[in-house]
Amino acid sequence: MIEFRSVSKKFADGTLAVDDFNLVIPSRKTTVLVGSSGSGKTTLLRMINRMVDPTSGTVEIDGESVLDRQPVALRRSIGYVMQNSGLLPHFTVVDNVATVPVLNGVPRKVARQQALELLDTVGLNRDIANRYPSQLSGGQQQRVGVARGLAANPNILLMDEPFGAVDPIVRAELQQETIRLQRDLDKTIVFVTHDIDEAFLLGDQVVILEKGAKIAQVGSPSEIIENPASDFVADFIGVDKGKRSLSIKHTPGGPILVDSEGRAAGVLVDGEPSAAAQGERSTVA
Ligand SMILES: Nc1ncnc2c1ncn2[C@@H]1O[C@H](COP(=O)(O)OP(=O)(O)OP(=O)(O)O)[C@@H](O)[C@H]1O
Repeated sequence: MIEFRSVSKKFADGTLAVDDFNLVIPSRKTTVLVGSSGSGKTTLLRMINRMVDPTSGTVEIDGESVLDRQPVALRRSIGYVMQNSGLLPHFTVVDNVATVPVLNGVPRKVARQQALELLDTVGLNRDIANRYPSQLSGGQQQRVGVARGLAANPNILLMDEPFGAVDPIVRAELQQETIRLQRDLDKTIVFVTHDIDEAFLLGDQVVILEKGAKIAQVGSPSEIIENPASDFVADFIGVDKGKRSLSIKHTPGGPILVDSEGRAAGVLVDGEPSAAAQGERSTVA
């Protein structure tokens, strides 16, 4: 469990990025911090691994303040995946993934073998192991970034807009991969995005932030969609624009769900499916 207790961060130029922030992040779940640019998401994430220290308040991991931990050792024990992958350009893929374990004292040969296994874990072919990052697609680079984040087998994985720079199709693949990884590896994931759809897709717990990291609402996706806490939240998640309203359209093939634009969103499972639809039930996409 990660806990923020009355955490504030004022930068040297006077910017109050985080103002008295309190949050419990449960273990082995995905918590998504979502908010517009400048709301303080990255600052919050970086306070977990001491890339940024708070001006006041504490961040605790399993009851121990991170301020009592040595920053470099702490950073190496927590996975970190950032936008544009953050790979070292002059290192091959396998060496990029093996870097942190080697720094932690794992023999290079062992670390490289584990790195190859991690390429399998994130759905990459081992053929790319000896390529340099510039020889990979954006999606492959991000997968290598995830493999690198997992390399020290951390309990906690911090992901800062990791899929912000890839095209929508690759992004959707990487999102599904993240859901699979979380299911298989059981990590505590803290994920930053400005995309509410990504937040609802990935988050067990979603934290909607306003400027100064003020919490507008925290809850599961369904709690937030069913009961937005304020006009700000309703606007942010698109309720007021009808973006999330689905309705039933009766067709000769049976009832289907359509979105506010009239696009098919899926088949209603517990509705009143016709004989034609009964053979081919599916959930809403
Ligand atoms: N090192 C710094 N010095 C001064 N101000 C900073 C520093 N880092 C961040 N800030 C400011 O703190 C506020 C929060 O920044 P932060 O990067 O945490 O927001 P964010 O929600 O992650 O934004 P984005 O989505 O654009 O990355 C912003 O106003 C930003 O300009």
